[in-house]
Amino acid sequence: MRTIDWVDGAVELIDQTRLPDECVTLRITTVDELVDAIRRLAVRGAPALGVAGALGVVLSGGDPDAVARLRAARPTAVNLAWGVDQAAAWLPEGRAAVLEAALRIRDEDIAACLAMGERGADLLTSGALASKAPTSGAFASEASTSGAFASDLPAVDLPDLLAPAGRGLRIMTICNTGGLAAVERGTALGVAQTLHERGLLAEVLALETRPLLQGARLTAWELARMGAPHRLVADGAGPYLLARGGVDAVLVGADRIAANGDTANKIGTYALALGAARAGVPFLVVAPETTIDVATPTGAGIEIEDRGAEEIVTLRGTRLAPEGTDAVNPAFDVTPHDLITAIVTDKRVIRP
Ligand SMILES: CSC[C@H]1O[C@H](OP(=O)(O)O)[C@H](O)[C@@H]1O
Repeated sequence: MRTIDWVDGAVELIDQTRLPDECVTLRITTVDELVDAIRRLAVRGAPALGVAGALGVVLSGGDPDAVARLRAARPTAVNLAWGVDQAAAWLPEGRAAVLEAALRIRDEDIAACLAMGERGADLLTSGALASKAPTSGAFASEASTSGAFASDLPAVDLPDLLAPAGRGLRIMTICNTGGLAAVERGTALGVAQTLHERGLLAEVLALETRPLLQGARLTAWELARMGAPHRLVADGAGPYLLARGGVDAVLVGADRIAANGDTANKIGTYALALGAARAGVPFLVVAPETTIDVATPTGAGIEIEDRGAEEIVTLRGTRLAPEGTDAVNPAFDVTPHDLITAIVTDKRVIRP
């Protein structure tokens, strides 16, 4: 199953606003239909947006205004503009060349996500991520397997934590970073999928991810299809569950990684990173190299999409707050690089 693809002269994509109730494929033939799909998150996730942007240039027929509308459909994920630019560079060579470039980007994403899954799973089970002995104290009642990633403390390699219990890894994640955020397999959830396929996944704790509930609607749907053990978590419970112990690593995606490693991701990621740092749990960002934006020096330079009050004061059309209640709705936040244990890409592991 592919989240987005080029089929018989049109873009076909799963309408993610309809999941988990129904899996509906949209057939998109114009740039404005695609812009609408991007803006309402029918197609979403940085890698998927990169492919959507590239395929959208094919639909544009070279109309510069259409290309500009496509490129600006959502500001934070660098992949959208990157995909548009990569495909648009071939416009002087004609439509066939643009389509070839877009399909290359699609295929490269498929390969990149496979590589990230392997690299991330290897990192988590190779002992390369050392963690200090479980802390004592009120929140360590549960046999905490967490521990700060630190090279200067007596380290207990992760496999040692696995061996005695003979159990897999317990992973926490936010938003949706599975195949629905890419083409076939995902990024952070792709690592969990690889761990599951290797028999090394004990559980995924997925944050529901208000306001659009990518975790509750999409990640739970994907994990159920994988047959992977998982439970849903209210967003606010994430940091507490990390403090209580029992989470081996936090895996998140990225929409834009600045040159210094500061990372923009779904709103709530920063709070999770703070909780992970406090609890001494490794916090990994998993993203393709195409999400690294060397032109943006630090996270301060990343534009954070504000999606307006409606998504906060209503839930799938039902009003939650009293009429007239306003809301603040940043769709992303920025995690400073010093809270990130490692960035796993399709080509390398970066310790920011
Ligand atoms: C691997 S997708 C990266 C990123 O995209 C998601 O945002 P959205 O659902 O608004 O497109 C989320 O931040 C994921 O972590």
